[in-house]
Amino acid sequence: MTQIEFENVYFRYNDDETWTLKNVSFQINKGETIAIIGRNGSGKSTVAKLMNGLLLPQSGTIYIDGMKVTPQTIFDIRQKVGMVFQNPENQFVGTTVLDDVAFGLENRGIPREEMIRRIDESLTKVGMSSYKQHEAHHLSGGQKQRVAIAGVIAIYPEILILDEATSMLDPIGRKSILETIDKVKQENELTCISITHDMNELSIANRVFVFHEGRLEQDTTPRHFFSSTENWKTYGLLPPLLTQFTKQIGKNGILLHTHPLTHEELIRELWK
Ligand SMILES: Nc1ncnc2c1ncn2[C@@H]1O[C@H](COP(=O)(O)OP(=O)(O)OP(=O)(O)O)[C@@H](O)[C@H]1O
Repeated sequence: MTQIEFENVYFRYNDDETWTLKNVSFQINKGETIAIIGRNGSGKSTVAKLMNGLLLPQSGTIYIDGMKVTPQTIFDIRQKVGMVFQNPENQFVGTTVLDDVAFGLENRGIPREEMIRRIDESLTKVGMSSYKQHEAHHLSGGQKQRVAIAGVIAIYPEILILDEATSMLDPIGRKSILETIDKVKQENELTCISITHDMNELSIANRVFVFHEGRLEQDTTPRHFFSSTENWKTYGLLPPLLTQFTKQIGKNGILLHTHPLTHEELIRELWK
């Protein structure tokens, strides 16, 4: 079932400027995981903000669960869409970690007991349950990102948008948060959109959207994207170690049947 649809969307921040997004069209089904990549300024965050009605297109149409995004439907749409930005500083509303996670739940009228259960559950999931009474502003960047993610998981969104939301986490912390999100996704058939510059994150997506100068230039699979050398050059990206290794052994005559996305896949391919 199509859950998010962009139909010939054009957007610009100011009337006298060129289009930030040009004729963007795509459909995302319920339960899909999409990685959005592209150079700085290519329009990724703008797409995310259009998905939850923070911005409205000047031309074209956006549908969420079949509902057209308009000023009249924004409230209903935001109930479904949870969004975490790169800079958690701008998202904190409560003084303590607990207040902060409670905010989204209070806004949705969740009863007190259920609220307490969800706060505990989501803070435990992101490894921050012992920080409930801490002042949010005194946390480290990575801890703030964890709390921001907890705040969004707690509202049980149908669509989760992560805009470079794990960029401040240490590598082990990031892996663990991504695994947590993956678990939440499977439990709730969550649709997940992840804007990222971390090429390793692509492997957990089922589709990759590549934005370039405001256009959706590719809607492809991670495996297809990884296997094209041209992609890395065109979009100024650094291939992950796994891709570099696969390319290097290929030059030495070891050609794999499929491009591996994980270390486990690489080992399996090598055994073959
Ligand atoms: N509030 C704003 N007012 C005016 N122009 C903006 C605003 N926000 C973004 N832009 C411009 O829109 C374009 C796309 O920005 P956007 O933030 O969507 O890019 P991005 O792909 O998410 O970049 P990054 O990887 O750096 O986060 C850029 O040229 C940017 O300067």
